[in-house]
Amino acid sequence: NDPEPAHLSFRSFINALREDGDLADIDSPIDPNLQAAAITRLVCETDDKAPLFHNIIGAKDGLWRILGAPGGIRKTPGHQYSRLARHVALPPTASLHDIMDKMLSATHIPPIEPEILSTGPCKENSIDGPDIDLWKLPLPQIHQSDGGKYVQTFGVHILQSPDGTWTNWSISRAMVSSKNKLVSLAANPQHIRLIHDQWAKEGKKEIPWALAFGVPPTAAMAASMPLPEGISDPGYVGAMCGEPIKMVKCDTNDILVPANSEIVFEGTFSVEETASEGPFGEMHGYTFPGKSIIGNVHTINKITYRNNAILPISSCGRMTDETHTMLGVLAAARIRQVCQDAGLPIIQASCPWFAHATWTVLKVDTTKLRALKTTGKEFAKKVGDLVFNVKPGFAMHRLILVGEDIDIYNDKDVLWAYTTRCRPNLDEVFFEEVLGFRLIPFMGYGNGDPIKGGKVVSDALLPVEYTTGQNWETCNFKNAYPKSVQDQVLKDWESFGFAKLQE
Ligand SMILES: Cc1cc2c3c(c1C)C(C)(C)C[C@@H](O)N3c1c(nc(O)[nH]c1=O)N2C[C@H](O)[C@H](O)[C@H](O)COP(=O)(O)O
Ligand SMILES: [K+]
Repeated sequence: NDPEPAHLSFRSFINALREDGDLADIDSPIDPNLQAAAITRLVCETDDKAPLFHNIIGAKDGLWRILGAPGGIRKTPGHQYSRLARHVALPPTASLHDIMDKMLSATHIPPIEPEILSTGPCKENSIDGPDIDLWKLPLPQIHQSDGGKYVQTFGVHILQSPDGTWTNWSISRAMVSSKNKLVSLAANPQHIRLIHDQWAKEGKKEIPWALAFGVPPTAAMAASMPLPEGISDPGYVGAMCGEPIKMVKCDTNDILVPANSEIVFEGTFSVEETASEGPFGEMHGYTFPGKSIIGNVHTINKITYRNNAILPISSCGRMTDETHTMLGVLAAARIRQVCQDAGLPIIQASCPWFAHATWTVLKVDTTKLRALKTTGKEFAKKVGDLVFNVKPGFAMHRLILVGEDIDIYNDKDVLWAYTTRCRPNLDEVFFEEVLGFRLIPFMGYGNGDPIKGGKVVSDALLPVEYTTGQNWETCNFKNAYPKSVQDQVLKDWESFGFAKLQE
């Protein structure tokens, strides 16, 4: 067991899940080819416990056990987001808004640089370059039609800008392309691509790189979040935690990795070497069999790992998995921050699971909105012009504006506002000149330009909310009856034979 708390140690995080009753310890032999990911997939579709597979067929010398659904949600009322909360040292009852607030909490405070140790648990075992043969490891096959073994679905890519001033952590998929190489999806506007191109411009051939699996959970959250260019994840996470992240240097390059990482692939990210990548069952719930693209190659020069190492995997696809609960939620969090930094009266942002991280709902402070003396058309255009031109907005194709009476973390509320307050076309501002997200099927496999346009801001604020404020009474139990009547109904409720009401 690690001395660090759950948000700073993957092992402590797993123990915390076990204490929460949110971990399934599975000792039966499980096949890394499809079976582990299929169990994880059903866990994601039923909001069940995170599976920890202790007995992976083909595992040897401590490589590896597998943890599925590290960032999944739970059906336990009041504890739906406890697995995410454990990532960021919040209580199991934390709301999505609390989790987003915590992830944004270091936005305007100075970084706390990492502490560099001489060694750490990730150095307990190693495999040197000539002995590396990935095909001999129990590689997971995540989906049957994936183009290869996606060993990388929840590790953290670590890269530095050429001048070393910026260290970037990011999660980006990668599959095994040879016995010591991976090929990843590193596309614009992601920082893995940006940094790649910075090195290319300097005429370099191979970029020092590491891929760390089973990192401190706060690091995995930051890696999944679109921080501003140039903001180093290690220092940001240190500031968020109020203490330095403990790191160690790779043996074969100068990249720093979290000292208690489960598994570290050390090596180089190639500027020129490419390979066929994909297809992969993705975040929007689709695999297009046989459709591969060109990805960039990573060469592994050394593997180091903890005793009894654990490989985390994301069996992504239809709701709800880490591409919705982390990729989507954390992009929405940054969208909220970008709007607030630009002085827009946005108080909350959400990314409803049913929209598979293609929508962000923005809650507007309509008192401040009325002071702007603006119209829906103008405000929607202002929000879209900002959000659709910054990186956090890249994957989002619809923004929905709603007022204070809507709980944006409640799907029924969001859909009620959207379906009754936003007149199609007239209350919507379309954006055809902005960067679009090819991975969404209506883009990459649709009728228009796969990487341009197809975005909209849907204004679900009624005109009166821009001038004098809400002028309606909501027809539901809480708003259409006097308190005295409501109290009487609730007092009699169960004695009349009705079921106990959820809080
Ligand atoms: C949490 C999480 C995030 C991502 C991904 C996954 C998970 C689990 C996969 C399961 C591997 C699926 C894959 O779609 N994937 C992924 C990805 N971004 C990419 O460019 N390419 C990818 O293949 N992100 C999103 C990125 O992690 C965020 O956009 C982050 O902001 C990037 O960091 P930065 O460039 O902003 O620094
Ligand atoms: K990141």
